[in-house]
Amino acid sequence: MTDLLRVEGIEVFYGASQALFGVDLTVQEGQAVALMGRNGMGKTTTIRTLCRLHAAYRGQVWFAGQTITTLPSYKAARLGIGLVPEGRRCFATLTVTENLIAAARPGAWTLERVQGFFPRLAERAGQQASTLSGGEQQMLAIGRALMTNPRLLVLDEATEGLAPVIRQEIWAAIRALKAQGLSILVVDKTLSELKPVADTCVILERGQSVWSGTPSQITPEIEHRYLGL
Ligand SMILES: Nc1ncnc2c1ncn2[C@@H]1O[C@H](COP(=O)(O)OP(=O)(O)OP(=O)(O)O)[C@@H](O)[C@H]1O
Repeated sequence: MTDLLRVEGIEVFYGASQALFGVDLTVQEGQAVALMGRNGMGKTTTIRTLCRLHAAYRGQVWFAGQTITTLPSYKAARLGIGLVPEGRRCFATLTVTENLIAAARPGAWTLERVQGFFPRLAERAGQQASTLSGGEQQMLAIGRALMTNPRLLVLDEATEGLAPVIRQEIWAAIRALKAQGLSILVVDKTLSELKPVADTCVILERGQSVWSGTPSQITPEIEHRYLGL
C-alpha cells in the first residue's frame, strides 16, 4: 500500500502558545485512520494544519506524493483533501441542493450519487440547511465533502452531539464509504464506535502523537491512560 497522507513532526503555535509539539501520522490509500485523544490534546489543530488552514512552524505534510506544507488551503482541497469540519459549517441560508452544488468538482461523486447515498438529502433538497436536524446537517456536511471528489475524507467529530441512533447512521455511512475504497481520517473519542471502522488509531497527548496501533491493540491500560476521563 502507498502512503496517501504523511504528517511528520508538525509543530503549531497559536500566537506565542504552542499547541502541537510533534505529530506524526500516516494514512495509506484505502485505509481508515482514527485520530484520538482527550479534549484539547490537538486533534482539531492537527486536522486544520494538514488541510492547510493553519501553518506548521516545523514538520512536513505530504499528500499524494508531494509536499503540501506551504500550499494554500484551496490548493490542498483541489489535490483531494475533503474536510468535514467540526460543527458542520454548511451555508445556513442555502438549500440542501445549493450547498451540494456549491462544493461540486468533477468526478465520480455527482449530485445524483450523493443523493442516492444519503436519500434524506434528496427528500430535503429544497429545504434551507439551517432548518435541518443535526443528523441531516451532518449528512449534508459529508455530502458536500464528497461533492469535491476527495481522495481523502477528513471528518472532525462527525457524530458529536447527535442522538445514538443518528450516530449509528453516520458510522454506517462512514463504513460504507470505506468499503467503496475511500481513504478516511476520522477524529473521534468513542473507541467502541471507531473499532469497526479504523484500521489504525493514532493517539495524541498534549500536542504529540504518543501511540499508534490497531484498535484491538488498545488495552484497557492504554484506554485509561490516554482516553479515559
Ligand atoms: N484559536 C486558538 N487560539 C489559541 N489556542 C487554541 C486555539 N485553538 C485551540 N487552541 C489550543 O490548542 C490546543 C489543542 O486544541 P485542539 O482544539 O486542537 O484540541 P482537540 O484535541 O481537537 O480538542 P477537542 O476534542 O476539545 O476539540 C488546546 O490547548 C487549545 O486550547
